[in-house]
Amino acid sequence: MSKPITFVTGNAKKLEEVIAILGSSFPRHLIAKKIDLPELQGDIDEIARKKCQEASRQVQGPVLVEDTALCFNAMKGLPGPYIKWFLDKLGPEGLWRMLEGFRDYSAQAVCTFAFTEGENQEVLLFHGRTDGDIVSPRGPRDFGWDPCFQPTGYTQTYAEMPKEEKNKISHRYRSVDLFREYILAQNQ
Ligand SMILES: O=c1nc[nH]c2c1ncn2[C@H]1C[C@H](O)[C@@H](COP(=O)(O)OP(=O)(O)OP(=O)(O)O)O1
Ligand SMILES: [Mg+2]
Repeated sequence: MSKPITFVTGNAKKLEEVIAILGSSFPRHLIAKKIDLPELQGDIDEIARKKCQEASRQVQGPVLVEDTALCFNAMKGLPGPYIKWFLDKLGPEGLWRMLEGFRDYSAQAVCTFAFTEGENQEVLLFHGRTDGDIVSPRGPRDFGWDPCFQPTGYTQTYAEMPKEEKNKISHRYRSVDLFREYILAQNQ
């Protein structure tokens, strides 16, 4: 029997989506643990790797973490992994207004899952990306920048979409799917 995997996050909404996306057929036991891990600096992969190493040091077993970035093309990928601070101070309206002067509202939501079987073992990364536009906020305000992100080819923002629909096309869905494929292959 392989050990349970602890998904470490301080964000209840992420957890909700990960559980919904993985569904009931995931072959390993997943435990959630609420720890506010440090908000690190660096490029997206470096942050996810270090976050995973820190989580595995604290948990002492297999861990899964994820870091979410929102990258504005006009700003060469910024705020990227620093979106949390921009969102906290400016809200979804402010994110939209930030791009007014550039006239390019295109963006990419990037989710990076990082998994390790234990401290000092290899860290594996799984990326999911969804293209979209930053728009004047619409829809419920219960999850981060969802009201101002409209995926390409859709007329609704993430916030306006039914949850099941977001979970079929989202940056998080795409990365969780790769992680699931990896675990399924390991379990064959
Ligand atoms: O699908 C999403 N739709 C809208 N907003 C989102 C989404 N996913 C993350 N977010 C927000 C949360 C945080 O303001 C920032 C990412 O920062 P990030 O460090 O990855 O998340 P966090 O600190 O809330 O949780 P954690 O404890 O897992 O690090 O974007
Ligand atoms: Mg965080």
